[in-house]
Amino acid sequence: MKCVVIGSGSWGTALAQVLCDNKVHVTLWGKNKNEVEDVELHHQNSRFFPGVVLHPNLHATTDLTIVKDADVIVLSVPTIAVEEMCRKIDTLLEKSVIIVNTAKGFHPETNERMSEVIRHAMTHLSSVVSLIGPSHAEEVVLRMLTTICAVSQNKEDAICIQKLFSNDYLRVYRGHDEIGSEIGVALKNAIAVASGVLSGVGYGDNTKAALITRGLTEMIRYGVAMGGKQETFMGLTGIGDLIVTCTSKHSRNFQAGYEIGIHNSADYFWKNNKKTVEGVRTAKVVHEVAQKRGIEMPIINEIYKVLYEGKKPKDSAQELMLRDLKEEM
Ligand SMILES: NC(=O)c1ccc[n+]([C@@H]2O[C@H](COP(=O)([O-])OP(=O)(O)OC[C@H]3O[C@@H](n4cnc5c(N)ncnc54)[C@H](O)[C@@H]3O)[C@@H](O)[C@H]2O)c1
Ligand SMILES: O=P(O)(O)OC[C@H](O)CO
Repeated sequence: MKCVVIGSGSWGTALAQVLCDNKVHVTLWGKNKNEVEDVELHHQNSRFFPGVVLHPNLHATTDLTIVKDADVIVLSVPTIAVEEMCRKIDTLLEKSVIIVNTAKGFHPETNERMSEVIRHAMTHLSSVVSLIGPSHAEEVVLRMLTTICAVSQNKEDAICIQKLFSNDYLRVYRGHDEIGSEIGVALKNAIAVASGVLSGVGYGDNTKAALITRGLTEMIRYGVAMGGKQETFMGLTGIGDLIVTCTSKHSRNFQAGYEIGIHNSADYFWKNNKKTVEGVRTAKVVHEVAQKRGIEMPIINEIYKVLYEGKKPKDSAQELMLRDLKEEM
């Protein structure tokens, strides 16, 4: 089986190394010449993993025509680039492939989930499998024990991807609730921005526990309204990914929120951010959809106001605390 991983950023590099460890034929494709040369010539990706030596058999290229030979194509680019990449790849393909999506979020204009975007953009497609869950690339590249989920409508292809990626440090489960899983991993990023904001403001562990618990309630409320299954949110693509992103120093969503909290304003973030922070756009999409459909999302609404309406984080936190008193569920 031949694999190509699209995206020589942190997650693409870490996943390509997993496949090398599993002795799978894999090539990493990147548009960024510096990242590609770093991997190909020096066995490192120093922009994302300073000091880490990558698997010696990991090869990288900027030539997209390598997808022609692939059976499995793993997409590890930000959500904003997924449709464009799919269209480019599709024009090069002569046979159908399994697309493994790893991006977490929604289409920038249509608000579609990633598997929907891929199905609409590609004709040479046997199925889409989302490989998602609590997994910071910085730890996977160091082979730290991690669990994720291969979620697909196609059980056979989910099993294929599960076997391809599983090894002694990466355990891959299977799932079939595409809606619930994709919504879970997208929304957790926006909640993680809020978690960072609250830490940056100076609140402690009680606040974080409250945010994670009430954030999960919002994820379930939204996910179920969109057709997902409630129990999915108790798994790796729900609470699992929410915990790791709301609490880890590696999370770019948490880090972005932390900066906003420290400055008690989103201005600094908007002027200076160069990282992939998916939760920022997800907060906008979810806020808009929830408003239209009448889904109660108080945390998402406040993080939206902080990000897009200049509301002060401390005022947002107070707003959440002083809302009408309610039953817990
Ligand atoms: N980093 C992680 O730990 C991790 C884990 C799980 C899932 N993800 C998800 O994976 C996706 C990719 O994130 P990442 O962390 O690898 O980001 P990253 O910022 O580390 O790397 C992004 C890569 O995509 C490339 N890229 C950006 N725009 C592009 C375009 N228009 N066309 C082609 N390539 C483009 C960049 O050059 C870079 O190589 C995100 O949706 C993220 O949520 C990341
Ligand atoms: O660095 P983040 O915040 O994009 O999180 C990375 C992964 O999604 C964690 O599972």
